[in-house]
Amino acid sequence: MAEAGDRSIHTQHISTVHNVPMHVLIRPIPAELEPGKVQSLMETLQEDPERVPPIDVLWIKGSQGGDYFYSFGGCHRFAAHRALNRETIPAKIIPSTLSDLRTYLGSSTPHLR
Ligand SMILES: Nc1ncnc2c1ncn2[C@@H]1O[C@H](COP(=O)(O)OP(=O)(O)OP(=O)(O)O)[C@@H](O)[C@H]1O
Repeated sequence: MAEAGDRSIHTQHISTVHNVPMHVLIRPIPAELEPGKVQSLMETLQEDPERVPPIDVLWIKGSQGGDYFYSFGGCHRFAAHRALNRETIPAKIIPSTLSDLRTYLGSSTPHLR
């Protein structure tokens, strides 16, 4: 999936990679997956994990202080980690706002608390 146009500018300044628990990630857009690519990524993750870059995760603060972690791209990497039963996935955490989220979800953007 394509990343938002300005994302690469943001991630350039984020070098820390976090091992984010899979279960905290919110993925509102269903992935269209190529099974062969997922399989290939699973093999790379087992044999040479350094070749698989971290996914980008949007960190959004709710109006009452809640923390929400949204993931849009990285569909095949996410699927490969899930298929390997990994509890965490390496990710760059990008501090983001509700209006950033709105660029993905439009009028479906929830009222995060
Ligand atoms: N075996 C592999 N197959 C595909 N990509 C691999 C593999 N090993 C390492 N990579 C790297 O993993 C990343 C995969 O990113 P890519 O954009 O292709 O898929 P994705 O972001 O996981 O899924 P999508 O683009 O569908 O959301 C690339 O940086 C690629 O170089």
